[in-house]
Amino acid sequence: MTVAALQYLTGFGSEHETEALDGALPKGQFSPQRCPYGLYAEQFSTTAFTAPRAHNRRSWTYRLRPSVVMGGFTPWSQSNWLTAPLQGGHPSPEPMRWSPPPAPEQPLTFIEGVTTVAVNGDARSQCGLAIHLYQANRGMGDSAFYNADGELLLLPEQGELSLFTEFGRLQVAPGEIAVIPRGVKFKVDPVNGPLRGYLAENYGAPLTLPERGPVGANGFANERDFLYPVAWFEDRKAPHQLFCKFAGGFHSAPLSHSPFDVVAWTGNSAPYKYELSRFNVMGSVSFDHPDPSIFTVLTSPSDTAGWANLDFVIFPPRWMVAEHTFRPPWFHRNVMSEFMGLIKGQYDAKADGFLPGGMSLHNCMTPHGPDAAVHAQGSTTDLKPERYRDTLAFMLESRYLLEPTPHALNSTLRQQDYAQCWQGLESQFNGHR
Ligand SMILES: O=C(O)Cc1cc(O)ccc1O
Ligand SMILES: [Fe+2]
Repeated sequence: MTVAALQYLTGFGSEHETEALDGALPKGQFSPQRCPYGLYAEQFSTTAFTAPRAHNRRSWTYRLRPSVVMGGFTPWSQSNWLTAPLQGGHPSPEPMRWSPPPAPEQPLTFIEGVTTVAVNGDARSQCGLAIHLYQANRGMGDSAFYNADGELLLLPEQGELSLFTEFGRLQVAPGEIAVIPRGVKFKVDPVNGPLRGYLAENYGAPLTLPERGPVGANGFANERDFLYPVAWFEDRKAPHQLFCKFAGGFHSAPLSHSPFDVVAWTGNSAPYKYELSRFNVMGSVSFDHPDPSIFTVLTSPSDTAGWANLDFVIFPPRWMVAEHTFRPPWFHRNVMSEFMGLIKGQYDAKADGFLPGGMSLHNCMTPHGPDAAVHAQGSTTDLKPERYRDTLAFMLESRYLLEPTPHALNSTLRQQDYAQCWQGLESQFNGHR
């Protein structure tokens, strides 16, 4: 399927407004006695009404029918998509790494093709996150899905996807990300080939831009580069299926019509996308390897300042110029838990074994760092300015430790010999300075 170039609104968290029909958006008020075109007004809130103004997220939608016009829910199952907390015992502190999954043999929609890798927190308490892989090779037809348990951050690694949402349509390719707020009805269709990627499910506070501190008013991910859909609707009376995940359970309800029936909307809670190459990278122009927090694209804060529920961090193409410095990531142990994936190319801390579509997990206090080959190279290389090209790794970092699912732990894709990559690091102590 080809999709004509889509239009977008620009600006992170702005009070956007858009109408698919002229005059569909009420003027000067949200809830007139009668809305233009006979539409129904429906407010959509993803923060509490009383959340501070700077964090408040809500939109007003003007639609053919209010969302409550639907059949009853019946249980449905998607047994690979798990929700925190798991009933597991004690998670292992081992460093873990997995090879990328092969293409599925059976037909899978996006929702059917989600497999959970690790979770933390508790979805019912709106705390923590889940990390999944997705694979899909067919569209969702006349169905839609919403997730009451959290916001979804899509990181495509293979295949462009067409995202249909109540707020409009977005097209998202590898190298871009999309965020779907908690509760938004959507469907994902492949554009021209199978889909594979990573999915973070954020049970906590909605993702937002990190502070810039002394960097100033510009840089990192700039607000203007976040793209929101324009209103788009279909007036289609045909049986649809609405799936949802609520408190970890899957449910399905019949609809007599398309759920994509929002003719106009205004507000700051809506799906958005972002091209990661727009990230204005900051780095060291003197010496030493800075903390990876300089690469934070989006953050979901916890209730403790600076300790994120979820930080989404990227390692994009950039220049490395630090002098008299060991340039690759250092060896370290961290109270924060680190999950990594690779969209493209090679990651500077690992010479082998960390592949696009693969992943690694270094949990709270688990030692890790460059493998022996990277350490040898980084300690001896001539420190000319060097451009890191064609590379895009990312990290999902959380203050809550990550519990891998039984599926991930027992997967044949798990590299049982991962820790061997550090075993060549012999003592070089020689008694001299
Ligand atoms: O572990 C990793 O590879 C991620 C990472 C990268 C970096 O540049 C510094 C610290 C860090 O945790
Ligand atoms: Fe790390």
